[in-house]
Amino acid sequence: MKISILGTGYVGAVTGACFVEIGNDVVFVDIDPAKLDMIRTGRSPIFEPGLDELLKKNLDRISATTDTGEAIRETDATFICVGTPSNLDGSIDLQYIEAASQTIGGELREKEGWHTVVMKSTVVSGTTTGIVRRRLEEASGKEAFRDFGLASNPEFLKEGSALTDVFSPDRIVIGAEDPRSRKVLETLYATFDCPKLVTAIPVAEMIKYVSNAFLATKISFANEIGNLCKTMGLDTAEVFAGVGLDARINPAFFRSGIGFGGSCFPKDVRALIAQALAAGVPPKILTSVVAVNEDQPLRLVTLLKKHLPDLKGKRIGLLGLAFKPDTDDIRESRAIPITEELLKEGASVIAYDPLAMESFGRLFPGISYAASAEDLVQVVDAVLLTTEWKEFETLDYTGKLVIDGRRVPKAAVGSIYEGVCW
Ligand SMILES: NC(=O)c1ccc[n+]([C@@H]2O[C@H](COP(=O)([O-])OP(=O)(O)OC[C@H]3O[C@@H](n4cnc5c(N)ncnc54)[C@H](O)[C@@H]3O)[C@@H](O)[C@H]2O)c1
Ligand SMILES: O=c1ccn([C@@H]2O[C@H](COP(=O)(O)OP(=O)(O)O[C@H]3O[C@H](CO)[C@@H](O)[C@H](O)[C@H]3O)[C@@H](O)[C@H]2O)c(=O)[nH]1
Repeated sequence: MKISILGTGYVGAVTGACFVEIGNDVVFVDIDPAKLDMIRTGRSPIFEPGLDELLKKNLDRISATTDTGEAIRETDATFICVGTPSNLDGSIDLQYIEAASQTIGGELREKEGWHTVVMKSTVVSGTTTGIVRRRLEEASGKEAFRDFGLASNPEFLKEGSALTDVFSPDRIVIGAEDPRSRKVLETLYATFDCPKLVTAIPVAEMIKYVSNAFLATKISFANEIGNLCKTMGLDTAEVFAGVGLDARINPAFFRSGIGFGGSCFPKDVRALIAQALAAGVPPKILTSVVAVNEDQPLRLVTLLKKHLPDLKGKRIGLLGLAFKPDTDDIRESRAIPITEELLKEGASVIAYDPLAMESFGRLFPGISYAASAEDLVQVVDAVLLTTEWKEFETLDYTGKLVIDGRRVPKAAVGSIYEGVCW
């Protein structure tokens, strides 16, 4: 199959590379020519383990262009993978989705023959059959499901393990309402050995939000219980190991700490809350999930102040800036509110991350950045562990005050050590 990918960011780059690997031809499209230049030379525009190798290996079946028209003409299906950030009130900002739909629609006007448009971006339920369908039909003068295909195929990959997640998914969700679009997606995923759920398009969209909201809820729940366990001197991880053995519960996503960051959970939970509020169903659980998540990183600073009551002029080291290990992504990283709080307290912040210092430096140009984790540990008065990078497990923390937000137990050896909720 010939596939175009509109939006060559985290999801677009990974999805496109995986579609090529399973035998398709892929045209990557983006409004940012720099990302496409990288793709053309087999380099990923984002850091994701294994992605460069996959792109290089299949370069003969990859092309890249800023011209959406060319991409639509040359392919059978277009996957929309543009960003869906938050508006100030937390609701979903559909500006990129609308612009992309408008452009695709304009190009469909000229195209003869069937073309399927697939929504891979995370959009609130009703978006694809609502505003996206309207924009496509207005701009093309054609009718969805009759003259062109329209479907939803939400993505469940995690950054840092994206390739494994895409090649070995727990399930594939296909939101399809016309037989031809359904056939396109079923053919594309024919070789995948996992449950494939075919639903109405708004159901597929909702499955994505509810999955993320539930996982975020597990984390905030673990953090709330973790905060209590800490006051009782109990090891939270041990408690959740026992809880997770119940097959109805399962052990995943119970790691307590400084909360969830990243480009998805925070914005998707906010968007679902906004949708629920707009529908007149105020969501009490989800509102608490966000509230717990906002408090959790600040608990790290509170704990630090238990040992160092006055942070003015103190050199505080931040180990980990990415929102999780194995990514360079700092979107909604918990290191951001922690840095802001430390600066408010007058601390002198020194940070280190193996991959994310450049982007963090654009956000916080005024703090210092260490050349290595070892250098940082040597010069600071206290270390805050904010991302559980593997290399932080083997550092020598002897004699240091260490406040751990991500449970790096080896940091407890030879130091004054406190875990945020253990
Ligand atoms: N990052 C993840 O782990 C992940 C996982 C699953 C789902 N999602 C969802 O996938 C979507 C994309 O997320 P992302 O993290 O890849 O975003 P991103 O910001 O990394 O990438 C989006 C890309 O789209 C490009 N773009 C914007 N408008 C365009 C247009 N009109 N035409 C062509 N390109 C355009 C941007 O330049 C950018 O390169 C979001 O809805 C997100 O919620 C993300
Ligand atoms: O037990 C846990 C698990 C995760 N986290 C934090 O939660 C955030 C998100 O982690 P993770 O889910 O591993 O990464 P993402 O790449 O954000 O992936 C989530 O968001 C994607 C975008 O929607 C979805 O596709 C994935 O299924 C979903 O896991 C990170 O800050 C983690 O540190 C915890 O605090 N405790």
